[in-house]
Amino acid sequence: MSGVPVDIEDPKPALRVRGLVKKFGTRTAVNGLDLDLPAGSVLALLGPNGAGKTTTVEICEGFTAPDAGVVEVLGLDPGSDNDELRRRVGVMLQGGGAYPGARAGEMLRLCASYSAEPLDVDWLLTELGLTEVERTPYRRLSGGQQQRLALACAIVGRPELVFLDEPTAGLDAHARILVWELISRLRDDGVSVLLTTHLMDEAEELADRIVIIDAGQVVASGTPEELTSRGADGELRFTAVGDVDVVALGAVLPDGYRLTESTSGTFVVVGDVTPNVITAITAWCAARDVLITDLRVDTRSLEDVFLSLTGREVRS
Ligand SMILES: Nc1ncnc2c1ncn2[C@@H]1O[C@H](COP(=O)(O)OP(=O)(O)OP(=O)(O)O)[C@@H](O)[C@H]1O
Repeated sequence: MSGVPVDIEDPKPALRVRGLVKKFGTRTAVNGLDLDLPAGSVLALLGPNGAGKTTTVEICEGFTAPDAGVVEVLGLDPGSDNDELRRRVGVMLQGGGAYPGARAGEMLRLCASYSAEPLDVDWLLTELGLTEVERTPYRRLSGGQQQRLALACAIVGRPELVFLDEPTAGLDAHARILVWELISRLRDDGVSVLLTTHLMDEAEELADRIVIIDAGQVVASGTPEELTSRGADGELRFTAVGDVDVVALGAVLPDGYRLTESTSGTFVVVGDVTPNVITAITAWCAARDVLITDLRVDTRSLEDVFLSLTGREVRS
């Protein structure tokens, strides 16, 4: 036994952020953010427009200096250990750094040449469906092809950690699946991934942990399963034909229950769904000749969680 104390949380996290603050003039883009990305896992940052996701990622990448807080990327400071991090971290740049006249294959081979042990370029082009455009100049690529090439450039050097800011934005369904498969494979190979996304299904499909941020602060975090079950042992949804007074029906539910009309004629009760709660609702409706046409007990979707925490749709 050695006498060295062991950090039981995570001895070598890929990313650790504490109390991060970034202001742009009077606007606070990031307001005391904490993040943890255990090595070899995928963390999704989910938040509405302007939540501070890109600013956070750019600070972690070393492109933007924070006003306060601690950021450790692979145990290093992205502000001062840039040279070492550039070798070990993959960054997906949105069109940045591309020579418009350079061909897709040339660009990827150039990125590969910076690495001692790059992935096989031809294999990567095939995986991302880019083989046909290998000789196409960057400026002639479609937005989706440019996006996939940016991802290829980020990972060709076999990084330990990859930052992906909205990796599938603007991709069609087929290309999105290709990218999802590649990100899953990265994780299987032990690569750590921080991604930002607006897409609930993307976060649920790929992430080991999700951090929901709003106005530069963490409003919830956990595994997809934890987030969708938190705060509600269940959720009751029903559709009704007739006049439902939300306030009056809400009043027959026990304290702490929340009833909302999610879309016209569809209602959601958040709280512990017991037989008594179901009876109270159906009895109230029967007494007013309101016909319930559909009633089911569900766990909340990530979309519902997001809406209830931020008050907004994820694409607000
Ligand atoms: N360079 C900048 N100068 C001034 N304000 C900025 C700058 N960059 C970001 N902001 C502001 O900081 C806030 C957070 O922006 P950020 O781009 O980080 O959010 P985001 O969550 O990535 O949003 P989106 O999903 O729309 O990309 C926004 O209010 C934005 O307008």
